[in-house]
Amino acid sequence: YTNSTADAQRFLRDYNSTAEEVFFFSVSASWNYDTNLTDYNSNLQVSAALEEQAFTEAWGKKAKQVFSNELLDFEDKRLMEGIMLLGPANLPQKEREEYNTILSIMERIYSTTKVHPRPNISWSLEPELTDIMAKSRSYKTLLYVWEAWHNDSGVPIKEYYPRFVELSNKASRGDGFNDTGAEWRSWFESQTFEQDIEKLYRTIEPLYLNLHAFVRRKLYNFYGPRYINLKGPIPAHLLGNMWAQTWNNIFDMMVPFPDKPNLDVTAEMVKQGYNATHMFRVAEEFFTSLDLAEMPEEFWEGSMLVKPEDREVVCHASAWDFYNRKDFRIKQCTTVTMEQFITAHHEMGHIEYFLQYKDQPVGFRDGANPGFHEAIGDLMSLSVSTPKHLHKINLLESATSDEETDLNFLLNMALEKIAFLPFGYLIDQWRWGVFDGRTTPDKYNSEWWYLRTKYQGICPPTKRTEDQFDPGAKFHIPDNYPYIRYLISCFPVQVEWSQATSRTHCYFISYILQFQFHEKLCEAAHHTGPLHTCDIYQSAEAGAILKYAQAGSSKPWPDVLQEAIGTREINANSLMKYFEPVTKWLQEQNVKETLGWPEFNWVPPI
Ligand SMILES: C[C@H](NC(=O)O)C(=O)O
Ligand SMILES: [Zn+2]
Repeated sequence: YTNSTADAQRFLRDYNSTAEEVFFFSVSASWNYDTNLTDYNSNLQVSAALEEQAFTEAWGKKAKQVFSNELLDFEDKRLMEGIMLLGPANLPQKEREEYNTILSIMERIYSTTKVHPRPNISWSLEPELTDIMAKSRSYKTLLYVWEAWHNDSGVPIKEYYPRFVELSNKASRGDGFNDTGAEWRSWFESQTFEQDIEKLYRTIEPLYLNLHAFVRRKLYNFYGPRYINLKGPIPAHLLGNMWAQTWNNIFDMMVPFPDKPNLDVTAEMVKQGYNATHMFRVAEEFFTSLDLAEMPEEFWEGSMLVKPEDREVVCHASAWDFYNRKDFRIKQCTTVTMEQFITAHHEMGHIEYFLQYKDQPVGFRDGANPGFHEAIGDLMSLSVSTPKHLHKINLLESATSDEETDLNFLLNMALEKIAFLPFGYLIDQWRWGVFDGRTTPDKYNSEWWYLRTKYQGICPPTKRTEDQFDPGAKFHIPDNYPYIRYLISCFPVQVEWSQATSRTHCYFISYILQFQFHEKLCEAAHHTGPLHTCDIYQSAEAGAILKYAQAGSSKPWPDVLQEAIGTREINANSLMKYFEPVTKWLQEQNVKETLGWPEFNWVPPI
């Protein structure tokens, strides 16, 4: 190759066809390991990762030697820049092996951890512990399960994390970043990323504080003054979820109008004999009703939709692109619940996105922006969980949309979507601090709980020390999967007509874009009435807009946005508008409440 445009384009084509094979091989090895956690498969996965890194190194170095980017157009330049990033391939061979091995070990510890309440009983995170955290209302049982999981999964991972951070930072520095946190933030292409997020978070904080105060009062009424301090943080194990990240599982303790139809259709799904495959078939029909693609045959043949009996697997739900334009799969330890039904739509949203951009160059087979990939699936849940939709698919008796039923529905959505915001925000804040050295290993746990109390207004139900490692008890930390994407995305918005300078604005994409997108899709679906009663099911016009959005990362975000929803600007109004009825109602309920947790350091009696 010589430094000419023609050669650069030939190089990109050659890279692409080789990359498809190499990525297919390493994704397949990861799939085999994640669906059968044995030493044998771990070794194969680690060596496949080494293969991929050797490939990345060879082509990345060649690209850096030969090409200078001014020869290329916008798209080819983006592709070439991506190829020049070596990541772990910046590490010498020994350290590369160490890096891949540590990742494999941390993932295996997390996914095979079991809790033994009695000698011959063993509970996994999914389904046993997840079900108990969702359904038990016994303070002590929840405390046992919470503490056992956090100790048994987090502590063994602790010893690996400092070395992992060291190697990860060294790899990032090889690509010119100060540390891995800086590398992850660079994907959002924003000069003022952290300030933007902080500012955004402040816009929705009042909504969160009202929800938090209302929930705390309800938990106080049930668990009593011994365990709930009306001016303090809420004990983390009482919110229906192992990480207190979504609170919809305790909706039944909060229902504003209990005599209205029950919006949790889990019982009806069980009664109608739903199983995992049927849940995914119903999800598929939702997407095909929008004129989006049906799942290819390979999806049904290759996916793992239920937890196998005979082997250890990574249960955390995920969607997989095998980079051969043919194999796309979901791995989910599905149980028959409404929450899992929504998750099935979330994961299938990823598959729809993969299918949409499968013929793009490999370097563009990613969300136009990390956040958007997550938003698609969540976007669907706004329609799927409406009483109207559940009625249409015969899971809900009546679809009476009266004010009280709507309020029940909106509170349920707030327990899922609003409760999540501070959690989505704090995980990578903790990790950025770890990667840039501010949070040293001797402060891992205290910094984690400081952020958990500061943003979520929760506290550990038992004393936590630096002997434990509670961040390790959340999948995305041992799995090294960035998290802020569930919350944020940023777009370069031209502030000067001259194209030359462009500031970038950041938004709560999975929440704000989701609602603004929802508004647009509902318009296209000729919906009338309040936004929260809209269901885009069976609207091909709405589906057409979604197709625009899934242009992959080939086009700059604002263009994709402009085409899809007709604006480059995103604002928090859609989200606030969507929740307005329940925000007002919560404010009325909270007239005598203390908003926030001024008794910041309070913890419940042990
Ligand atoms: C929100 C995030 N979703 C996912 O991992 O798919 C989680 O489950 O923590
Ligand atoms: Zn996802």
